[in-house]
Amino acid sequence: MLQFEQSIYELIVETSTNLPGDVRRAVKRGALAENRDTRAGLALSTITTNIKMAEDQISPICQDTGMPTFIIHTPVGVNQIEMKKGILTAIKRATKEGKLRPNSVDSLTGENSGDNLGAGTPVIHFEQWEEDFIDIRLILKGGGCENKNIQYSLPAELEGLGRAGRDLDGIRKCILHAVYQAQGQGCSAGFIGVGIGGDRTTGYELAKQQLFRSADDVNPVNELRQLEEYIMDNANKLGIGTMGFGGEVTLLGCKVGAANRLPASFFVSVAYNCWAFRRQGVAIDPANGEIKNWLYERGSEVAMDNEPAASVKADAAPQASREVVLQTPITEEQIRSLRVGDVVVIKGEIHTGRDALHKYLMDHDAPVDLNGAVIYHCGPVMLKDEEGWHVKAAGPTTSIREEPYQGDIIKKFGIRAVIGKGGMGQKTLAALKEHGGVYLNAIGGAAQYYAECIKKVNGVDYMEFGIPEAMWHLEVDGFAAIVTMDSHGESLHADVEKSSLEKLAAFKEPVFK
Ligand SMILES: O=C(O)C[C@H](O)C(=O)O
Ligand code: SF4
Repeated sequence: MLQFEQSIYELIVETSTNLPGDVRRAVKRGALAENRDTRAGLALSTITTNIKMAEDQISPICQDTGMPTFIIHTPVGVNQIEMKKGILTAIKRATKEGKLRPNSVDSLTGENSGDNLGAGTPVIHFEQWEEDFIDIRLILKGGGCENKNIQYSLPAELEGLGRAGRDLDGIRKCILHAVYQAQGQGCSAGFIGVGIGGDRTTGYELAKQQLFRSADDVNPVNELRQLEEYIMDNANKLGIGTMGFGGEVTLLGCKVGAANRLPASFFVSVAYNCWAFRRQGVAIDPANGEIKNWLYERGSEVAMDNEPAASVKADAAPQASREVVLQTPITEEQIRSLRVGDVVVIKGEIHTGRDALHKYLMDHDAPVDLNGAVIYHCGPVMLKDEEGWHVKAAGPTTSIREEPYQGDIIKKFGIRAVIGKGGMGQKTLAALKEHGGVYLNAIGGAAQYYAECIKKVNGVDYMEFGIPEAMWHLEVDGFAAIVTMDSHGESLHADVEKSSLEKLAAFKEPVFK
């Protein structure tokens, strides 16, 4: 098993940097179905560009490299203790080399272990089988889409859809509701795995197992095949679109599995995966630990279109009224002139800040002057060498988590723009109006695309929060994002949520009797 650790390292790098062929095909189908000249169409083409950039640069597709989860089948007699050691070493190496972000955080102290190892991380499931090779599959599912997983206990009363009973039609309603409640926050267009039955734990496990199925397969169980096809034919009618911008393409894949349940329980568990659906697998020779073959089509076998790098440009998008270049610090007057739909291109220094920082700033001073500043909800992948820090991946994180703090922080420090993804709520919208601020939606997961706009790392504060949570001061040029909440009380997110709820209600009548 000499080569085992190296094989796992290769699996991790491939999974993090090269989206598999079946997923690429689904993204390409989505890009074809979406109107190119809309915000959602441009978001999809930015995603396509980003997939290609990650492959070329062998860098993470998205900065959130997720909870590494390995599902392993071994022939009887293979030493699982040795395998586990090899996996941990490979994870450590991939983290050190910037292929994984340090993502393992102590839940009580908030301390980041720095190497992706810690209580419960990575997740490794072993099972024996009677084949003569080792089958290892890895999924890197990020936190933002994980937060959009949802579990229903039937019968239930669902927003827009009414009663969902303990039957196929009730399950249908749960799945449509799951897509609706995710809005753009899990970086739609997404994939869902659904587990029917089991208990609260095994239901979610079953849902996640579905994510290991090929995006192109056909469910062998007739009812489940029909359900999958129905969802694929109808979920896009909700009009949520890529990143929740509104549009034709909301869902790229739906896989459903069923397990037995207890008489008293009826769970429908849904695992939501963003478009950055990173999973791969290898068959390994137990004699020497070498990779015999890859278990999913590799990304390099399905080329993403080689179009010129897409950018969120107003001139190509009729819905976007104009493109405005803003140099930081930004004035109130500049902000008040912006409207939902405008594309803003930022030049100058911006500051990252996410969960730990927002909580901290509520009752502390900021280390730099934030008057007129831009805060970027981002936890980047960073590497340090003799010359200093380098940004390896830097897309936005889900902004709604900062909703309890954001409005107060904007007013306390005089912040003018917040960049993130998925939108924010009423409290932030009110603060944007009162103080004169905007919310800018960047394309979630496009971590290579945005890393390229970051020209220099000017400094960092609060390294004790860990790399993703630290406050990075970044010099950017050409950083484009769309105004989705403005200082006049308008919010694209509120509009899409409202219209998609109305559309959801059209699916109230029974389909599977
Ligand atoms: O943690 C991150 O960087 C992003 C996260 O996966 C998210 O979608 O919010
Ligand atoms: S930022 Fe978006 S693409 Fe990246 S892991 Fe989170 S949900 Fe997925």
